[in-house]
Amino acid sequence: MTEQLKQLRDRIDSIDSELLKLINMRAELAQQIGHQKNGVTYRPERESQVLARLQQLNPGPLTNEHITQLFIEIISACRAMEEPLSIAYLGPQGTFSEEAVTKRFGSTVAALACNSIDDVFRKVESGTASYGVVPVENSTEGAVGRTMDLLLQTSLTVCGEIELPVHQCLIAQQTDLTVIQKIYSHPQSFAQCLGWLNKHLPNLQAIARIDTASNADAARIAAADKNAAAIAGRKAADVFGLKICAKNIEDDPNNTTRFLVIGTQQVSASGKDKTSIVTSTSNRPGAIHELLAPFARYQVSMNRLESRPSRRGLWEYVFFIDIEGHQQDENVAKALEEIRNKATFLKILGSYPSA
Ligand SMILES: O=C(O)C(=O)C[C@]1(C(=O)O)C=C[C@@H](O)C=C1
Repeated sequence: MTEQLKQLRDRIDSIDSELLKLINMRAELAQQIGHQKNGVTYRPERESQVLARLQQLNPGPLTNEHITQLFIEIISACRAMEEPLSIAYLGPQGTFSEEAVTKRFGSTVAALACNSIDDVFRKVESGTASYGVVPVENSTEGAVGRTMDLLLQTSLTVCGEIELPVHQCLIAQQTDLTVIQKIYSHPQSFAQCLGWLNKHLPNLQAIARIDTASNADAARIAAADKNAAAIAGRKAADVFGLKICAKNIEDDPNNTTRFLVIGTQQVSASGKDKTSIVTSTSNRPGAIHELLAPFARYQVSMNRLESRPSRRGLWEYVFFIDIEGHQQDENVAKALEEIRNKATFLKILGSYPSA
């Protein structure tokens, strides 16, 4: 070892000793905060403020993404000193939903893989899990109907959102594409990669495309068949010991899935929030225009408007709407009050920090 290398490593060692002390001091403070709280440990609004502040302060050379990832893990460990959280998600292990859990909560949580979106809701409703993470929309494929239907029925609230860039890979036991006779994947993932499959796979006509309940299931099946491949994320390849034949095969490089965090708490304002509601109105000309007019009047921006059959009558719909701002912000509160007076139905799903 050169003298220069030794000196640099000595400096890293002394910085690490400082960091170790400081991180443990931080954990002790979080524990003290934990003792002062009655009830809810997880405070999404505070975590979002902590991360936003660090991003503003960050002098580099580490990117804001690096800093965010590091601090999510630090917060995750500090939070666990206050109370261990369990997070239900759409399993099995290796799905994008699991990645979304880690992206928001870090690694120091118990992640509970569920068989279905219904099961995620049930686990949180019954108190078996502290929170749930469910997919709600994909930038290519649109809304996840089952999540929206369950949001309409549940007593749970929306406590957060997670945006996860979805990068699909073709994975198999080996990287020789000519031996592949079958490809397994979730229908949404097939749809996201159609262009790539058509362009890059030799013998495409002879290859069977088989739908599975999840990408991770597809990877599990491909791990047991040398003539099979799966479309799934990098994580599924790791979990099932498969090789990556091609990466980033999604047709839209900005392909992103949005997930919601569901729980039982009303989240306080962070200063940069969103509110999700479900509403409906009578079926007559101009009714929707009138219903939504208060948003324009009180300068409330609408980020999303999605209709779903109400399941209460033929051709009757409910509208899922995301707006900017917290339900306690004055303009949002006034707009929602007026809408409540006009709507045949209004449910406020929750306010939460914007992703
Ligand atoms: O500020 C708090 O309420 C804390 O408990 C501390 C802390 C953190 O580590 O920064 C941990 C958990 C909460 O979700 C928010 C923040």
